[in-house]
Amino acid sequence: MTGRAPLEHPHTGAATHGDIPVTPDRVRVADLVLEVARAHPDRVALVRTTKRRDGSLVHHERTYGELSDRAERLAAGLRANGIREGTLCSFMVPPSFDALVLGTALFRIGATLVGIEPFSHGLRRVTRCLDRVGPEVFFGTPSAHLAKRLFGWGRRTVRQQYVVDGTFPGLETLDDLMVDTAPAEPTQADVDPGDPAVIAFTTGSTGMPKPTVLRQRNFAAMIELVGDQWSLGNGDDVVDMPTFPMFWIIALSAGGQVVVPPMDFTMKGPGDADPAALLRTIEEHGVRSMFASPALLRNLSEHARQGSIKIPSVRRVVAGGAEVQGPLFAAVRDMLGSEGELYSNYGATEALPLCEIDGTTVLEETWERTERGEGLCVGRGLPGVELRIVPATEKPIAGIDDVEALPTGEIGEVIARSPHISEDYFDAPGPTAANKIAAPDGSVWHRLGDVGSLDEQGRLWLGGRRSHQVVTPGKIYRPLQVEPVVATHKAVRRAALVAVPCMGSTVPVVCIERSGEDDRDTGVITAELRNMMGRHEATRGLTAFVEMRRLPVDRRHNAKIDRPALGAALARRRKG
Ligand SMILES: Nc1ncnc2c1ncn2[C@@H]1O[C@H](COP(=O)(O)OP(=O)(O)OP(=O)(O)O)[C@@H](O)[C@H]1O
Repeated sequence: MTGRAPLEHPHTGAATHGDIPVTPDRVRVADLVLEVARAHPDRVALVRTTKRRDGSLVHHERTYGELSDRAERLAAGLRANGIREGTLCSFMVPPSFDALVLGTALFRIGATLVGIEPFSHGLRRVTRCLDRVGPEVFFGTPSAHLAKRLFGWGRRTVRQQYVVDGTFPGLETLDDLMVDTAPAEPTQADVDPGDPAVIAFTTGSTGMPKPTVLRQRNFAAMIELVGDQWSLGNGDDVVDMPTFPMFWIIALSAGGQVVVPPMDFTMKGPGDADPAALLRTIEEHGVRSMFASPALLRNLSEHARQGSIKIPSVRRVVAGGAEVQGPLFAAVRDMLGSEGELYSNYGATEALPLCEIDGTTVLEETWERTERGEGLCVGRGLPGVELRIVPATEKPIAGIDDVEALPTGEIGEVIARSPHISEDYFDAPGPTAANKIAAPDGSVWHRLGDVGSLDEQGRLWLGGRRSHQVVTPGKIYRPLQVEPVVATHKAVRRAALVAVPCMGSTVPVVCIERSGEDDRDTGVITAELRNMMGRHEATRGLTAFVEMRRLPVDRRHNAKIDRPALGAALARRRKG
């Protein structure tokens, strides 16, 4: 940590509060917002950009003064209504000014935010997810409330509900909850570092989404790690456009500006966002940093290429949530200025982020190896992150001393330990046992569910999800060692390696989506692909290719292919 003045670098702001340690172990966003509001009340906290019918953009600015005042009034009102430390609050509000007000107020009182994205997770799955956690309070937009009624979300446990960003018949709004004036000094939440701050659901690529518990100490460490790693700057320098719910917390915690672009966070996937409006938002606000899924970046960079648009203000683009391909690094680089760079951050809902790699390294060194079947390099562990490779197993691993770390270069299961990683799942001993490993000092290792190896430089090379490997009698094929090789063929846009059960054994099949750049016959392409497979150790022996119009992807990132479902569908097709 640096010794910058607290207000200029709010992560170190804890030093000004005698009793709070320099590395915070509790979420401090409400204090940070209040500090900025007191010193710079007119500093812009949020700019929300909306699109008019004629296509022009309107920008709505809100200041730290307004944000802090509303958040503190709301926090007092929440307490008056019995919402307090540890109250489970379903937070179904996409980024907006009131989302920031509500989030800040909930952190102020030490409530637990239960985050689930209805569109990403699927409207019916939300019912089961919420039933598992049992929130007592439900905050949602009017459309979230409509869906809540239709699908019976939280019917068993929700006893208070409020509408945010609009109105809904019979429900109170945040304004109704707020007290008239903010208290001179806010009541500090009586929370311990081990109390849950956020419960967030995983994407569900390998089954039902899991309710990840991020305790006060985990979430505070995550904010600090990201703030330092992304080195967004401080105060006015920070103009961050998060395109993922909840990521507004990063810019706010740095005392900067959150730019909310005109995109539908609730009903559409990131790949469907309007690229022209997003690029103009970036230009008009001088956005300096952004987090985006690879699908959104593909969309933006393609539009920028077609219109010869550049976004030189952007210094740092972080992509994550799913794998980032070499061509995307090149395409994003083309739309950035000379000081801009795209970084891939590898992590999971439970562990965000763990590793980072920059575009220059990918393009100059690692991608070429990825295309030769060596796997996907996602870089070194971030400061404080310990990475280890252990023998892959489907079984639980009780203690870290029960497994041996594999040597450099050997492939196995990826595990990680760091203060920001979630230690367990909510009321779910099964998933906790399956995904966590206890260490003798009481800390916890997280099993990412991925396989990979570490190189001599400590960089992680991923082979893909453990459960997406195709295990044949003689060999194990891994998605991220196979698919990039297949995708080097001009006729292939994307490829997916799947296991197809066939007469008691498993056959590896590669599904391909055509690129449109080579319209020769499937038979010719397949023959060429078979020939290519023989050139690399990781792909040798692959002979079955199936052409598909479109490979199905998850809704949250528009990038993750459900390979097991695809394999099962192919098996059914074969039988039928
Ligand atoms: N930058 C990245 N490069 C490659 N893969 C990534 C990257 N970021 C995330 N991933 C993949 O996404 C996984 C984490 O995703 P997430 O936490 O959203 O849930 P999920 O694993 O997809 O779903 P579930 O845990 O419910 O099955 C990682 O384990 C990894 O496989």
